[in-house]
Amino acid sequence: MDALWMVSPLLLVPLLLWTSSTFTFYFKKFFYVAWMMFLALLAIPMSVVKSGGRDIENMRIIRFLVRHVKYLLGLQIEVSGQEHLQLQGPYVIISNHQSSLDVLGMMEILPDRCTTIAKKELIYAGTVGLICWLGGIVFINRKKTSDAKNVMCDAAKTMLEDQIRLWVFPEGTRNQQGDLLPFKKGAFHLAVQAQVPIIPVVFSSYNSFYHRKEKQFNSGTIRLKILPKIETKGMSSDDVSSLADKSYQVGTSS
Ligand SMILES: CCCCCCCCCCCCCCC(=O)SCCNC(=O)CCNC(=O)[C@H](O)C(C)(C)COP(=O)(O)OP(=O)(O)OC[C@H]1O[C@@H](n2cnc3c(N)ncnc32)[C@H](O)[C@@H]1OP(=O)(O)O
Ligand SMILES: CCCCCCCC/C=C\CCCCCCCC(=O)OC[C@@H](O)COP(=O)(O)O
Repeated sequence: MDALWMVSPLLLVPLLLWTSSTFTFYFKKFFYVAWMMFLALLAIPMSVVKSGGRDIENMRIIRFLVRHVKYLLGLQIEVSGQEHLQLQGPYVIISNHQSSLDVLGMMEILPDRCTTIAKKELIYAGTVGLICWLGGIVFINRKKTSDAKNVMCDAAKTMLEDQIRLWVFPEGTRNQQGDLLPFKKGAFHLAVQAQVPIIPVVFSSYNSFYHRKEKQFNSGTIRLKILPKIETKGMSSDDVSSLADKSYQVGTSS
C-alpha cells in the first residue's frame, strides 16, 4: 500500500505533462519539424525519379505529400476566392507570413508551376532544404540586397521563359502580431519586370490557436482569402512604390 502511495504521484507526472499546454506546444512543434523532414526524405527520391533533378514540377509532389499534415496537428484550412487563381500564365502571389505553419496553407492552394522565394538559410535545413532546392525554390541572401535583387531579376526572366508562378512573402520575415509589417519592394519589382499580375492571399491570424511566446498550440482553423488580381501591365519601376502601397492597403483591409 505504501509503495502505491509513492508510485501514484509518479504516474501523475506523464499525465500532467500530456495535458500541459506547454508540453503540447513543444510536442506539436517537434512533431511538425520531424514529420516534414521525413516527408522531405520521401519526396527526394520521388522527385529525382520523376524529374531527374531540380524542377518546378517537383512542387506537385511536395504539395501532395504535405496536404494531410494539417489533420495531424488538429488544424482545419478554409479557403475562399479560389477562382482568383484560375488565371493563365505566370503571376506573383503575395501573402502575409506568420510562421513555418504557413507552408500548410500554401500547399493547400499552391497552383501548378508555382514555387516560392525563400531565405538562403533554408537550404541548410537537412532534407527539407534539399527538397526545397529540388522544387525550384529561389533562394535569396537577405543580407546582400544587390545579390537578392539580381536573383529576383533573373527570376522575372525565368517566370516568362518557363511560365512559372512565384509566391513571395513581402514582409520578408515572420510576423505574429496580427498586423502587416511594412512591405519590402522585391515582389513588386518582380511583377513589374515580368509585367504579370499580383494575387494577394491573406492568412487569418493564428492567435486563436497558436502563440509562440506563450507556448500554446491548440486545434484551430486557418482561413485563407485569395483576393482579385492587381494588374501591373504598362507599369515601370517608377510605379513600384505605389503598387506596393496599394497591395498593402488591400492586405490590411481584408
Ligand atoms: C515534403 C516536405 C516538404 C517541406 C518543404 C516545404 C517547402 C515550402 C517552403 C516555403 C518557404 C517559405 C520561406 C519564406 C521566407 O524565407 S521569407 C524570407 C525571404 N523572402 C523575402 O525576403 C522576400 C521579400 N523581400 C524582398 O523582396 C526584399 O525587397 C529584398 C529583395 C530581399 C531586398 O531586401 P531589402 O534591401 O531589405 O528591401 P527593400 O525592399 O527595402 O529594397 C531595397 C532597395 O532595392 C530595391 N529593390 C528591391 N528589389 C528589387 C528588384 N528586384 N529590382 C530592382 N530593385 C529592387 C527597392 O526598391 C529599394 O530601393 P528604393 O528604396 O525603392 O530606392
Ligand atoms: C540540419 C537540420 C536543421 C533542421 C532545421 C529544421 C527545418 C524546418 C523543417 C521543417 C519545417 C517545415 C517547413 C519549413 C519551411 C518554412 C520556412 C520558414 O518559415 O522560414 C522562415 C522565413 O520565412 C523567415 O525567417 P525569419 O522569420 O526572418 O527568421
